[in-house]
Amino acid sequence: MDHVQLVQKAVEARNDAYVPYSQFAVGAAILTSSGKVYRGCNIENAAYPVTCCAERVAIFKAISEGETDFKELAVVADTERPVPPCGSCRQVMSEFFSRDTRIHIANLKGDVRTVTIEELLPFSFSSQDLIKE
Ligand SMILES: O=c1ccn([C@H]2C[C@H](O)[C@@H](CO)O2)c(=O)[nH]1
Ligand SMILES: [Zn+2]
Repeated sequence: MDHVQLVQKAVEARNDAYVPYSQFAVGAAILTSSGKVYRGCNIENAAYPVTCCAERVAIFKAISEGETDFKELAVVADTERPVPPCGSCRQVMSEFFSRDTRIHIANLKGDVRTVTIEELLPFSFSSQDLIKE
């Protein structure tokens, strides 16, 4: 599974997006070290803030199946530039991703940019900050 195939899985996941309010469909696909791929799409709600982004749906599906080691994540939307994940998703990624986890952000035009969570969320709040000494 290369990153082109993972982006394709994210494009497929995007077709299931539930976006009656924004019409902004997002797809995600995450590859774990065991070789499994979990898809995610954004799921909106009439109570707007209850919405969950595609990235978090994919990550939480994997975590809930006992997967904790993430190799690559692909995210895609119909944007001008490769879609930048929101702040909440970046914080969730920082909890579970290592410095080696590749994040492929993409758009439907085929533009792909590969980044790490350290690039997306530098100086992040982490479990280390909960420890006093
Ligand atoms: O990286 C992103 C950015 C936005 N959204 C969703 C949230 C909402 O449903 C819609 C518009 O913000 O797109 C995602 O799923 N991922
Ligand atoms: Zn998000």
